[in-house]
Amino acid sequence: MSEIGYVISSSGDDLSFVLNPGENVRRWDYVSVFNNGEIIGRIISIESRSQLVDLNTDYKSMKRYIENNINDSTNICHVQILGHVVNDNVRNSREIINIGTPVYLSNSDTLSRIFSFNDEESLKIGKLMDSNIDVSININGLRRHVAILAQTGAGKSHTAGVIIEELIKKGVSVIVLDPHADYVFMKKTHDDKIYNENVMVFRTPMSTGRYGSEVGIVNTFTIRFQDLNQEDLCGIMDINESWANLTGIVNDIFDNMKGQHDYDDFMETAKSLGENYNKIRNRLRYLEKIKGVFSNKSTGINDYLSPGRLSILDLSGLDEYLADYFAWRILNTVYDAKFSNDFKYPVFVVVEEAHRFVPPRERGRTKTGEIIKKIAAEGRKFGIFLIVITQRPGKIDQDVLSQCNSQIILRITNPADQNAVINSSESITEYIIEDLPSLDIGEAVLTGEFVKMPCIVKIRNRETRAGGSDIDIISLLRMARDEIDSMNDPRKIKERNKKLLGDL
Ligand SMILES: Nc1ncnc2c1ncn2[C@@H]1O[C@H](COP(=O)(O)OP(=O)(O)OP(=O)(O)O)[C@@H](O)[C@H]1O
Repeated sequence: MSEIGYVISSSGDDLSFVLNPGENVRRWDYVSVFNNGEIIGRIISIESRSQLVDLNTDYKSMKRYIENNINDSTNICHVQILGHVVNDNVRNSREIINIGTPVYLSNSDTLSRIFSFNDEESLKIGKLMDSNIDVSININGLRRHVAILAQTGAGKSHTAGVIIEELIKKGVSVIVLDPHADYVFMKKTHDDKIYNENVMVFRTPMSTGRYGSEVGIVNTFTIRFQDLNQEDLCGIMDINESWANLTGIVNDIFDNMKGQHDYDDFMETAKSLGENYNKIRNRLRYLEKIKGVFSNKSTGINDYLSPGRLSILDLSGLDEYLADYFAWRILNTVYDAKFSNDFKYPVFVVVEEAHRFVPPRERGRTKTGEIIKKIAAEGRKFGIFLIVITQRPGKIDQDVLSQCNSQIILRITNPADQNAVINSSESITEYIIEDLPSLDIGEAVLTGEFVKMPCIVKIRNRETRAGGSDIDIISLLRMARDEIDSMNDPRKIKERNKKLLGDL
């Protein structure tokens, strides 16, 4: 370990040291001091000071100093103390650090041990920024849920995909609510091989995501009309519990059905209700529009929940009521299975675009939001955990966000979103927020229960194929220009005319 400076001031939570002029450090480097063992911290800012030069120095004086090789600048590094290193863990430190204590760059072996866990516990997600040190997160640390927060395009779904890959390697059951069909390609590797036979895509008859055999077998998630009760049907038709009038009419229809209790029976019975039919007509028209979701079989829990299975529910293109109903139906069934211990093993629920499913109270309630809140509050007792993903941290129910005790935060430049992030958890400090705008795509701050101390990580490459990446405008424009050239090519024009008119 080489000494890089001396402490010149310290308080309980931070210290400053003067840097040896021959040394070079960067923000987020880890440094150590020794007092009753190793105390580790990270450089949060570096300041250059000079007795001769200040903001009033004019150009001529500065030029003279440079020409005469006069340089009295000193670099002062400000460090956030993270804790005492004890058995490869980081514990709160209560030691006083004396002025003059030597400061060292932390040893990379020590960092490697701090950022790793034993194999059974560890999910390998990337490398410590600007280094070759592997960073893992602790699967036990996910018990109190995870939030993945970032602005659009920063790498949220890429990161979630990496965590899902690691989870299914460990035998975890994962359910993904996928509003844009971004995860449906996870059955395959980049070179089109099967990644894992236990990856299943469920598509509702009304999903609009465009993909074909490249995702493997696609299962249709359907509902048997006879399996629905009044409450389910009101949910599908977006009839709020508080609209007693309309819920009463749905009950009436149910009570008067005399046939098969199927969709046709329901509609026929509704028509026979006279005045009430007119009152509920709009909602029935909606039901008619989406009748494709009904089939003679309901997709059951055994189809989408089994050990090590990744089930992706493609909700692309569905309107908000229908997406809400399908998502609720699955989560509610899974929650019941966990609550009653019918399914013993841990389940992770990945909620993409979480602000759509669980908006803040003042923006209205969704059925899925209610069950997500329940999982956030109590899921850990029954072994059901959340990975909540959003680019709008201020537009999601704040209770759910604050129940997430681990955070993965990628690039965020918008001050309102930064504020929402800082309010969401005590482990997120001003220092972390300051770093967010300068992160590149795929670089993330990890903080909270699943790591021993905060760090910035370059998230590793995906083993599975990703969807939803930005379109490649340049290559599409190249194709467009080729098409224009071919339209104007006299030989091609002749060929086309010949095809059209034959040999005249
Ligand atoms: N760690 C990474 N390594 C390599 N490429 C990455 C990484 N993270 C993200 N990318 C790439 O950056 C692009 C955007 O990533 P991604 O789709 O995950 O962002 P997002 O935050 O989910 O965006 P959106 O909000 O639009 O869904 C993708 O092309 C993805 O492959």
